[in-house]
Amino acid sequence: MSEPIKVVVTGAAGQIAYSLLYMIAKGDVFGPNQPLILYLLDIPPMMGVLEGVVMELADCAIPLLHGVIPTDDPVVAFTDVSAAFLVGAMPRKQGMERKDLLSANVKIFKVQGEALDKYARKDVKVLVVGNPANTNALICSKYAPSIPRENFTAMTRLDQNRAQAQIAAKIGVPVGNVNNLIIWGNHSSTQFPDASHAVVQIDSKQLKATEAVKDDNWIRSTFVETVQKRGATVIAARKMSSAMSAAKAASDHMRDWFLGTAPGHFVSMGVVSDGSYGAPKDVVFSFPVTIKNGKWEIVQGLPIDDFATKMLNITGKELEEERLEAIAIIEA
Ligand SMILES: NC(=O)c1ccc[n+]([C@@H]2O[C@H](COP(=O)([O-])OP(=O)(O)OC[C@H]3O[C@@H](n4cnc5c(N)ncnc54)[C@H](O)[C@@H]3O)[C@@H](O)[C@H]2O)c1
Ligand SMILES: O=C(O)C[C@H](O)C(=O)O
Repeated sequence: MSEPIKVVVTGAAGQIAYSLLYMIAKGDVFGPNQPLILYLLDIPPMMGVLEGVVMELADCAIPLLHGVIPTDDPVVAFTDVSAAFLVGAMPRKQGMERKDLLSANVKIFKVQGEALDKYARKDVKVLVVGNPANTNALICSKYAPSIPRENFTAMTRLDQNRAQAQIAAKIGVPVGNVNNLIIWGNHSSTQFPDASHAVVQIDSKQLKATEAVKDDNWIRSTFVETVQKRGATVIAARKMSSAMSAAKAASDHMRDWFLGTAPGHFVSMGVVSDGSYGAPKDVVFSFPVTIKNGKWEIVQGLPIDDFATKMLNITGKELEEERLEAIAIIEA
């Protein structure tokens, strides 16, 4: 068995962390042979609640979990970490868009970027979950200049998982039979869930998802809107934002980043844009990626039709606007 790695989860007393910590601790992310020490960061008023989470983790008796350190000090939380799940941030309430959270949340990611820069390993892999995730990830990377930009990512895996589930239900196959769904752009209601490159396994044959669905109108309207609005629909039903599914998506994202994607499969991640597919540069834009040896690469050469071009432009423009707003908030 290898040496334990240090993993930090921020917002550790919150609702996503409550599901996520167990998934990480039992090996879902770093594999069944990788022991770890969990650093749990939250704000001072939450330290009492966090003590309860620490007790529950101990009571889970998980052999891979070699230590749990609760703290309200970013220096303690970020020192020498290999993986950072940045969850801690305010969630939106019914009627809000995620970008309405910028003023409440973006400064958290400036401070945590600075702390990562000073204290984390230079190869730390950072996943931003706290909303608005793409722009928070961009700001975090800007304040951590000594860490490569490709080490900062934002979570659109929940949208990908939602899209896979919608297509699987429409065709009537298990969700594991659907692959290569793409989420382009922002984790917001402008995202473009794209089924045109997806594949589906039916009776040992692989088909294009569009051929299996046989309803282009549904794919361009109902499917897209359902995925774009799923977060709001969950909030309307639960009166709280998604947590179990968000934790599962965070676990999927980091597992694929550490352990790699399967041959022929790609996944969606928000990464600092290099301008691929006409996306604006210097925003965190969700692209299809493949991952090998801990490095992601944007899948190139996918055909993009007029409808997709229009959708990519809309979400790219929103990310440029968010970037301006975030910088104005930080500099105010
Ligand atoms: N990207 C996605 O797909 C996705 C999905 C679901 C939720 N989210 C977002 O994740 C975030 C967390 O959601 P939640 O439901 O767990 O919220 P929550 O309110 O249950 O928990 C958030 C926790 O973060 C803590 N926190 C606040 N500021 C902090 C700081 N500076 N440092 C450390 N901890 C801090 C809070 O004290 C709280 O314990 C929200 O912004 C939510 O919108 C994103
Ligand atoms: O919708 C939200 O505000 C929470 C999260 O981003 C989600 O997609 O469920």
